[in-house]
Amino acid sequence: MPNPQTPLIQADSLNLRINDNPILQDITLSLSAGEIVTVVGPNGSGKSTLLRALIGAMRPTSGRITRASGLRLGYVPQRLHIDPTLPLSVRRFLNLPRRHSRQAIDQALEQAGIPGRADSALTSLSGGQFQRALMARALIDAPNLLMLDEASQGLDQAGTAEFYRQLEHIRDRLGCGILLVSHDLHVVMRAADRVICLNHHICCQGRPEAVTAAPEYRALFGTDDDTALALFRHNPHHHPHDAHTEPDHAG
Ligand SMILES: Nc1ncnc2c1ncn2[C@@H]1O[C@H](COP(=O)(O)OP(=O)(O)OP(=O)(O)O)[C@@H](O)[C@H]1O
Repeated sequence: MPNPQTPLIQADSLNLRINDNPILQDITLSLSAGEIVTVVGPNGSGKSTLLRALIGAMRPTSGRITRASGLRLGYVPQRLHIDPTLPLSVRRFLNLPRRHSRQAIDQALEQAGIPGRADSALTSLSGGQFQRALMARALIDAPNLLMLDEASQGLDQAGTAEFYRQLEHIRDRLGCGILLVSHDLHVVMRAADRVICLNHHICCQGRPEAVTAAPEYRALFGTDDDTALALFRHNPHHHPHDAHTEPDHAG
């Protein structure tokens, strides 16, 4: 179990180039147990690349990533192509690469919001249900750090709201840190303790209401976020990270 005093994961001065293009520039961030942190940014701004670098699937060109010892990482990718002719049940999918007890599988499916679907064919699931099966797979080892890349895509509005409520339950139950990429600014405002605005480098970060007021954020997303802010203000939940009330203007 990682020491609760130390961050679960920390990136220091991370740079990552692909084909000589600078995709991530000088990224420094950390995430602690119990935090929900959302990465927002325009298409192609490096959000997925950042998550892949943090899980160790892509090698940074320079900089350092420090993971807490004993870190159990769950990752929900943006998309995963499964050959529709592959006869794979949800249970078998969750048993890859190693087997889990019936009880662990049932519990993960319930937490992910698709209870009782263990024996369904994976290809029979709708897009939103498939996304939840990916979530169940990430939850099955009770991660202390959960990373989700656009995991609410394919969910309808009610499904998205429910999905974010579930994230909060998961955080509260497992005490894990959650890092997610999302385009859905409305729900981001509700669920995140901290928002990181990425456009290859970190433009600004801080509490949601502080970031949405930051000129760097407004330059990227415009100012049409009043509804999102109103939603956020009408649904306050506890924010244990008061140190982050002001955005860090990082360039
Ligand atoms: N394997 C790769 N090979 C070549 N270019 C890549 C690769 N992975 C990412 N890129 C490039 O890096 C840039 C950032 O991509 P990334 O997927 O991280 O962006 P993103 O912010 O997640 O975008 P979106 O919001 O559209 O999902 C893009 O220009 C993309 O083309």
